[in-house]
Amino acid sequence: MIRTFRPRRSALYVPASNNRALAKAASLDADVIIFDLEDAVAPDVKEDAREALREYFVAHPQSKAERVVRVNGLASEWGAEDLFAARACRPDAILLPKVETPQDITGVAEILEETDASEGVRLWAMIETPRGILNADEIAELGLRSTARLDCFVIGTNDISKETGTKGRGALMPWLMQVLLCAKAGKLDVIDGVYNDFSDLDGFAAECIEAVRMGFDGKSLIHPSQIETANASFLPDAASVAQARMIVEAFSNREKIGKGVTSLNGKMVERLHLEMAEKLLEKLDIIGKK
Ligand SMILES: CC(C)(COP(=O)(O)OP(=O)(O)OC[C@H]1O[C@@H](n2cnc3c(N)ncnc32)[C@H](O)[C@@H]1OP(=O)(O)O)[C@@H](O)C(=O)NCCC(=O)NCCSC(=O)C[C@H](O)C(=O)O
Ligand SMILES: [Mg+2]
Repeated sequence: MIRTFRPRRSALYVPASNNRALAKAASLDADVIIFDLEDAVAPDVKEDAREALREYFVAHPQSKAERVVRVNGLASEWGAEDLFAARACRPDAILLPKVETPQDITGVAEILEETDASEGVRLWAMIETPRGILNADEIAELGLRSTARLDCFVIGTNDISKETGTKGRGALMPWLMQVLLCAKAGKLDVIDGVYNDFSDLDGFAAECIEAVRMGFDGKSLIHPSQIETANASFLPDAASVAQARMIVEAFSNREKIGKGVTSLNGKMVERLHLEMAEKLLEKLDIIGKK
């Protein structure tokens, strides 16, 4: 599947049952808005939330942010109606919770194939259960098949902690890195979990920096106050941009064109560094045009 880079630095959950939050969503600077029909919506207001979502998409046919609808699992009592409501909204993607097998994705992809209305709608998968983590490699392989529509993994750290009894992010690290590696092998983006204490912006900023170093493409958010920090953290920093420009410059030097390796300020740089530098500058350019 041919993928063009889309910034996914900040992915904000907006409960579809919360009218005030919905009203705010269109004005926020998040790269991704995840309209939630699942855990943030109480059972007795599921239908109201679907209706509010339909109305929202009619009122806002265009969006600067990528728009994703999180549905309840297909096996749940709300799953099928959520999926049809989400499909009718024609979002950029539908986010499936608690994905545990490749069939959880292919089954929904087949339903989307039933109508032209879902052309271009991608699938995102939440990896947030022990079985989902164990099967992440098989699931991520679908990223290499365009018919599966799979485009991105989102980590659900709250559910992982709930299912495993694990306390604190430190203990989750091996699983987070495992899922991240699987995602990359399937050429998928992968978005880190939420930081629940939205009043602690310093702690949130530290977790964003950590997520960048781990290789995540962005962070899941629960509150608008977290957007700016996530966007800044996942933006390539000034030193990396300067270094990338120097690498591109070094390889564009006439004598070095065609060379596999050269030196820059006493350090070896190879063509793979050139590729990384070009990718970083391309990302920066796309984010700048947002
Ligand atoms: C956590 C909250 C319930 C806090 O809400 P509230 O008390 O209303 O916060 P504030 O008063 O500070 O809000 C200020 C204004 O910002 C708007 N707001 C707040 N949150 C959002 C939001 N997420 N999107 C858009 N707008 C938002 C308020 O409406 C106020 O606006 P105004 O009225 O104009 O002043 C709340 O933040 C919230 O509900 N957050 C999302 C929670 C959620 O979606 N949870 C489920 C997803 S997380 C998850 O499931 C992860 C995963 O599955 C896992 O397992 O880990
Ligand atoms: Mg969850």
